[in-house]
Amino acid sequence: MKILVTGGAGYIGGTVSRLLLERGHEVTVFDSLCHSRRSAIAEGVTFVEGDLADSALLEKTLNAGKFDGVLHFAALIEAGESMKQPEVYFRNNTAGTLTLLEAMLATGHNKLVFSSTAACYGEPEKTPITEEARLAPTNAYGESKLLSEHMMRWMHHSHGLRYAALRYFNVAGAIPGYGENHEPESHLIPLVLDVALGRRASIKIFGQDYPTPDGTCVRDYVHVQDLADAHLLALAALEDKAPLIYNLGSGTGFTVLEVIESVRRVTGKEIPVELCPRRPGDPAVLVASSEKIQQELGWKPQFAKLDSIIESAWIWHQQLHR
Ligand SMILES: NC(=O)c1ccc[n+]([C@@H]2O[C@H](COP(=O)([O-])OP(=O)(O)OC[C@H]3O[C@@H](n4cnc5c(N)ncnc54)[C@H](O)[C@@H]3O)[C@@H](O)[C@H]2O)c1
Ligand SMILES: O=c1ccn([C@@H]2O[C@H](COP(=O)(O)OP(=O)(O)O[C@H]3O[C@H](CO)[C@@H](O)[C@H](O)[C@H]3O)[C@@H](O)[C@H]2O)c(=O)[nH]1
Repeated sequence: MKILVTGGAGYIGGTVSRLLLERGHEVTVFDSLCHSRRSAIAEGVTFVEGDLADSALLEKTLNAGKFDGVLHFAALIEAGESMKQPEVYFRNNTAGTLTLLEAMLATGHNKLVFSSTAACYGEPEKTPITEEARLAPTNAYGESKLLSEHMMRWMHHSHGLRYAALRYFNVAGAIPGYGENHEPESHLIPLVLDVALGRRASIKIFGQDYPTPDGTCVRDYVHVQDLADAHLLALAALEDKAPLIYNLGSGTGFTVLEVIESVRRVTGKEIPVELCPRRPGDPAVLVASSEKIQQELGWKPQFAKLDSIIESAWIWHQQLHR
């Protein structure tokens, strides 16, 4: 297949690009490099440097490629930052997605897999979270993604857009030779690994008074390779059924302190911590039920254990900062 990957210079888009190439697909990456590096782009892809706001370039790229599907990863991703500058998130993520949807319609492309997020749910009423749960984001980032899902639903209704919205929980880990390298980094696991490498003095713990077993936030960490597999399954399934809406998580939650403990086990390093106030917009607990995609598409996550996810991230992190 010929696939357009927006955000393909990033962590998850870069991983999926590599997997697509490995499986014999042709990949075009569309990325502005606003939060990534040219060196992260997989060898063997066609690269178009551009912003989602550039509808002419999007249309040109789509017309030239005549793609079998679009995987849309490009977005700003920091929940904390989105609380300080919500307008930037709505412009880049929501308006950017609308521009992409319009360009797809204008060029006769109707298959899309969208990177959605657990942040669409906000503070859940029940755990684990199923796809039918209330959608009430507690941060502007989550809202920017939920609004994108709403637009896709209407484009499906009025124009027959065939889309899958994959609501990822916390993506972590690395494939051999490629992993997380956000600039700036805000995610817990790479930051704790930085402490293990001695690149940071300590890890900040945001909030110790949440209603959780040890007072720190609970998250569901899913390996990026498992996530990548789900994209290929979803793209294939869009032939028969649309829209598709699936959670992607491991089904198990870990507190921030448990993640730090796992890093201590895997790396054998001391990890000094610094107790800090809550980060605005953070829900206390986010744990997925991914039963639906397992049953309907046969998705089988291979990385069940937090230690093995962190182990893969640790191998990559050491290579990255050698
Ligand atoms: N990392 C996670 O845990 C997680 C969880 C849930 C959802 N997601 C979603 O997955 C997707 C990928 O996340 P990631 O961790 O790989 O992030 P990332 O920052 O590594 O990658 C995003 C890429 O999109 C590009 N980009 C951003 N805005 C752009 C624009 N307007 N035009 C063109 N390119 C643009 C950036 O340069 C970057 O290369 C995002 O949509 C994110 O919201 C990530
Ligand atoms: O230095 C840090 C960084 C994070 N945390 C906490 O660790 C947890 C995980 O945080 P982080 O790794 O930043 O991820 P999230 O904010 O949970 O967001 C991720 O997971 C969401 C889905 O759950 C996605 O939508 C987002 O794109 C993705 O960044 C949260 O409770 C944070 O408060 C700390 O205590 N200290």
